[in-house]
Amino acid sequence: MPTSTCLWLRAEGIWISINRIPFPPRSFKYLPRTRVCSMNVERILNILRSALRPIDAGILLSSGVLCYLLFRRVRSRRYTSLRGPWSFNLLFGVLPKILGADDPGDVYEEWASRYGSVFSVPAALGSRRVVITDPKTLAHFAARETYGYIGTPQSKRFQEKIIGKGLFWAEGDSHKRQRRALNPAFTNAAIKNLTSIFFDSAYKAKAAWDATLESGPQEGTIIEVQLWMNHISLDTIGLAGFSHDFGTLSGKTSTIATVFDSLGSKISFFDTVTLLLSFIFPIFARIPTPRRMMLNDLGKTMQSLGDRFLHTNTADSIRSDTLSGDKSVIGLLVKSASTEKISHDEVAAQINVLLIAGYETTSISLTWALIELSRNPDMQTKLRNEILSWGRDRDPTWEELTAQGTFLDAFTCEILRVHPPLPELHRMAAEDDILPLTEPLMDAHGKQVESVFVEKGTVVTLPIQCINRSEAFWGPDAKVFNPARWLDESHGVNQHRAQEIQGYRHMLTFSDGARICLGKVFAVTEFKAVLSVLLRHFIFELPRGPDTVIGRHRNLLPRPKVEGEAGYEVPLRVRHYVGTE
Ligand code: HEM
Repeated sequence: MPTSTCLWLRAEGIWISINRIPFPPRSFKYLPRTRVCSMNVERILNILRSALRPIDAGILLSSGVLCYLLFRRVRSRRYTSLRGPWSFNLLFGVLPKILGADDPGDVYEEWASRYGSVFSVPAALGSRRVVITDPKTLAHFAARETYGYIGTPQSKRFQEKIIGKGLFWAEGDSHKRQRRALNPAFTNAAIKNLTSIFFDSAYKAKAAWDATLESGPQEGTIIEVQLWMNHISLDTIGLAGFSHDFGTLSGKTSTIATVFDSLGSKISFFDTVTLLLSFIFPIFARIPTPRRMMLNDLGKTMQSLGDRFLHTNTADSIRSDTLSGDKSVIGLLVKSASTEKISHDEVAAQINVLLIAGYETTSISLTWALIELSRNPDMQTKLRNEILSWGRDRDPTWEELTAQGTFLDAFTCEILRVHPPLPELHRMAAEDDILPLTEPLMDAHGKQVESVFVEKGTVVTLPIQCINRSEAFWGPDAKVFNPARWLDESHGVNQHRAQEIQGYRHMLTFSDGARICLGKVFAVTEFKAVLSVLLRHFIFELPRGPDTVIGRHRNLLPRPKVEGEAGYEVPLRVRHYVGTE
């Protein structure tokens, strides 16, 4: 490229050549480098837009990507070269295959059987990720969470900007301190105190459905249940999490719910390209694309919620008599904030953490529960009968809700195993590491290795859905929805390799190790409480029959949907249970 037509700008450590600007520009000689560096991003982009011809942009990008790939190839020679699938899609790697699959877990499982329990897959822009399915590797990974394995730079940027520097963002000692401060709000005693909120939410939905059913036909009315599970989940996390009533069960619209939903809209080409480029050139993450603007809106809405909560509930007021009854998660956190040295901003960030962690996850699990009950009418009757046997006109006690060995508990575990709301998690190695293996595996050069040497910066994937439903861990009927496996001492869970996984009840649905879901007892108790109310009063059916195809809709997390319906709708026929069926 003739130097007379280039200007080199240094932005975030990367030299960018801008065509058609004479070089050396007379003014450049006198322009201190800092000034060039501090040009704001939008100006740089405007210059780029006006100065770059598409062909120059193409050449520039391909050279950048090529240099990056060569650099990585040379550096990675020291590390274990793992086997794995190939992809000719240089931009996205195997991502389209995983996102497009009916069951992404199956895809990983097939690769694990072909390439070994630890393998590598092509990821964005020619990079590779390491996927782990060996129980010894999984335990090692869990033990090193937040110190040896941390969030990727992209997830960190997202978390810092949208959620704040709360528990999701924190690593190492900071994570330990924040988690210690939140722990008192998630003990069994604290969750027991919140149970009435879980029941109240379910009763509000019941009241609204009673009104709809009264004016409808006797054989039942079609209700879009996923929307209602969203309402139950959002209002519950608002009240139990930070004493805020979103009021969606009483018909209010919530900006939070609207923004969460809009995030599920199709990602534009522009969004995708800038996201991919940001993996190599972080400056691209600052371009205000439509999706990024939407995320910013979400961040602002959550920030204002946090500010409002902290404005009305200062530590002093919570300790005082007037608010000492605040048993919400953040209420308890504020009480312990001074002992654990939690800052105002960190408390505000935890409100966002609760919303992100507790809203969609619980709603998705409850929706899957209603779908499975509609697909399996006998199971529905069995579960209803058990709940009714505890008392026709009363809610289950804390002991009944938390007991193991009940059908309600078995059903809950099976929903969590077969339909984990987070299908996979990604972390980055903070330093070079050696992954132990249960059994040696063959590397890409055909050599047997006893362990896997991974390079600092390697992205490691925990394929939750794959492991939860893998035949290697759960036996030949791993894919079948069968709650009985949790009750069968001789052929059930106890007999399989799943025992080698710790997690929650040998599942990875709530992850594992230092980052295992803090709200797991909250989530499981809410799930059981809501189902116990709904099943005592209603019967659920799929209008087109139990074999209706259920697809997936990509929101922030993948949601179930009845195939052929708009968005992520799950319309079920709902009728009153009158005590004879
Ligand atoms: C079925 C429902 C739920 C599922 C499947 C679920 C799953 C998970 C998973 C997989 C993680 C690890 C995320 C990561 O490492 O990136 C996590 C973290 C977390 N979850 Fe949940 N969750 C659920 C409900 C909840 C609820 C209701 C709350 C709060 C009331 C909650 C609070 C948290 C918190 C605070 C963390 C962060 C833990 C940490 O980083 O130390 N979760 N959850």
